Amino acid sequence: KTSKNLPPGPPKLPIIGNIHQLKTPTPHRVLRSLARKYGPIMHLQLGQVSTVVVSTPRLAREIMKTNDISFADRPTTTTSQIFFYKAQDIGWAPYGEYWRQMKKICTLELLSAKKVRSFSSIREEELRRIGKVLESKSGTPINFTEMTIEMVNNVICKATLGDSCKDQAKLIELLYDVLKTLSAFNLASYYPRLQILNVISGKKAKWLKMQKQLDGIMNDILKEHRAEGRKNNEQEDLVDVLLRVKETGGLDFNIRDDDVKAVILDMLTAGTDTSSTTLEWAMTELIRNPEMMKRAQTEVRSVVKGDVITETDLQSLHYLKLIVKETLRLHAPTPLLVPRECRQDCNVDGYDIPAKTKIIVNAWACGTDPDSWENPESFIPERFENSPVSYMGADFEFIPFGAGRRICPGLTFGLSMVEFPLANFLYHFDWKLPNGMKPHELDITEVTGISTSLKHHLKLVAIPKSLAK
Ligand code: HEM
Repeated sequence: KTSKNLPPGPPKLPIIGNIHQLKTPTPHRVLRSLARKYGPIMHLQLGQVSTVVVSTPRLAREIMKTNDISFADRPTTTTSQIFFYKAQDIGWAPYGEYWRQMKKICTLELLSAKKVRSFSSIREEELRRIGKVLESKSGTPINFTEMTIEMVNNVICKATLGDSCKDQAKLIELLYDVLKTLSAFNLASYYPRLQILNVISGKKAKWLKMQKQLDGIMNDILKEHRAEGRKNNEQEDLVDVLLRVKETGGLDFNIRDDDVKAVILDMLTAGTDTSSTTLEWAMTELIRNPEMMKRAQTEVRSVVKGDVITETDLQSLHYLKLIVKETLRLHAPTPLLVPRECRQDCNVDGYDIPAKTKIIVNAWACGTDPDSWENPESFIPERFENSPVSYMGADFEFIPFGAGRRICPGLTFGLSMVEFPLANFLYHFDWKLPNGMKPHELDITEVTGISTSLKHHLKLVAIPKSLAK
C-alpha cells in the first residue's frame, strides 16, 4: 500500500500481483490489450517489482525524451550480474561514466557507419558461402531461419573478434544458451529478496557453470589477441581496441579484463537474434505478398550490374529499404525494448513513479497505434514512401531501436545484416514455399523467446536466377 498517486492498472492478486498476465507467448499483445482497458500509462505489480508500462507514442516520448535521464538505468537481474561480469557491459550497466565511455568506444570503433562499411568484405564472404549452399540445394527446402542465424553470428564474430577465434562454434553455442537464459521466464526475478529460489531450483549452479565455460573461451580470446601484438588501426578488431585502451589508459577509470570481456559479450549477444529475426520476418512478409516480392526483385535486378551487390547499389534500393522499415514497425524483434529503471522519484502525466520502478515501453503498441498509423496491423511498405518518419529515435510512433541515451548503438550494423543479405537473396534467387504451400497457408504465429520471432522456423525453396522461369 502506498500514499503515492500511482498510475491505474489491472487488479492485483495476493503475492504474485500481475505476474500471471505476463506469462504468455506474446506479452506485448497482452499489455496492449490491458492498456486499452486501463490506460496508456499503467501500473503492474510483478511479484515484488513495481512496474509501469507505457503504450502510446506520447508517453514513450515522456519517458525516453522529456525525462530520459531519470529513466536511463536498467534493472538489476541475477543473470546480467552472472553473465556480464556484474553488469559491466553496456546493455545492463547502470547509467554513469563507465557506461557512457564504453558505449562511446564501441560506437566509434565497431558500430559507426564508417566501421560498418569497412566490414563489407566479411558480409560478402559470408553471402558467397551461403549462395553456394543455396545453389547446391536448389529446388529442395532449406531452413531459412537457421541459415540467417548462422550468417549473422559469423559476421558479428568476425567483426568483433577478428579471424582468430578457434573456439567460434563452441562460443556461438554457449552464447545461444546465455541468450535463452536471459530471456526465459524466471519466477525468482520478480522476487529480488528471495534469490534463494534460484539456489534451491539449481538454476544458479547451472548458470555459474555456463559462465565458467564462457569465461574460459573469453580468456583464450584475450590471450590470443595479446600474443598477436599491436596491429595498425585498420587491422584492429574490437578486442584489440579495448585492450589498447586498457593498456594506454586515458579514461577516468581503469579497464579490467572482466570489463573487456563483458563489453565483447554484449556485442556478440545484443545484435544476433535481433538482426536475424528481422531478416526472417522480412522474408516471411515477402513470401506472403508475392506482388511486393516481385517489385523488390525487379528493383534489385535493375539496379545491380554484374554479379556482386555493392554498398552503392544498396543506397539505390529504395523499395527494399521501405520493406525493412515496415518489417521493423510491425515485427520489432524486441517489441517491449529493454526494460529501464527509474533513477529518482518522478511525475509522468500526473502520476507518481517512485525511484527503482521498472519501466516497460511497449514499442509495438506505439508502432500499431491507430492514432498514428492507418491500417496499423497491415504490412504496407508504401506507407513510408515520402514519409519523414524514421527509426532513429525522434519519432516515437516508430522506435524499434529505442530512443534517448539508451538507444541501440548497433542500429547501422544491425541494418547492414538485414538489407545487404535481403538484396542478395532477392537478386540471386527466386523463392517459394515448400510442398506447394500457398502464401496464405504459411503459419505466422509469433512467440517471444530471445526475440519475438516466428513460432516455427521458416522453410523455403530457393531457385537460382539462372534456372528460374
Ligand atoms: C535489427 C537489429 C537490432 C535491433 C532491432 C535492436 C534493438 C535494440 C533495442 C530496442 C535496444 C534497447 C534500447 C532502449 O532501451 O531504448 C537495444 C540496445 C542495445 N543494442 Fe541493439 N538492436 C539491434 C542490433 C544491434 C547490434 C548489431 C548491436 C551490436 C553489435 C546492438 C547492440 C546493442 C547494445 C550494446 C544495446 C544497449 C544500449 C544501452 O543500454 O545503452 N544492437 N537494441
